[in-house]
Amino acid sequence: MVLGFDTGSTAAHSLDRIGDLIHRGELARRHWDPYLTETEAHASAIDIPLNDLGSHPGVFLSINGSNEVDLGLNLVKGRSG
Ligand SMILES: O=C(CO)[C@H](O)[C@H](O)COP(=O)(O)O
Repeated sequence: MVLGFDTGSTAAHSLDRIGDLIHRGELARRHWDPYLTETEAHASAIDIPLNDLGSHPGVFLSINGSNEVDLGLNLVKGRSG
C-alpha cells in the first residue's frame, strides 16, 4: 500500500502517529511516499522508510490538510495566503 503525505500540521501529526504505530510493531513497516521535502525530512527523522512517487503506479491514500472548512463541511484548499 502506498500512502502520500502533503506538508503541514495535518500531515505532520499523521506521520507522527504512523511512526508510533510502526515502532511499536502495530503497523507493518512499509515504504511511504512524501510529496514534499519538508515532509520527507520529517519522515526520515522519525525513521519512516520512504520511496519516491515515480516508482509507484498510484497512491492508495493521500493525507492532506484543508485550509478552510465551512458550515456544510466543505473543505477548501489553496487560500492560505
Ligand atoms: O495544503 C497544505 C500545504 O500545501 C496544507 O495541507 C494546508 O495548508 C493545511 O495545513 P495544516 O494541515 O497545517 O492545517
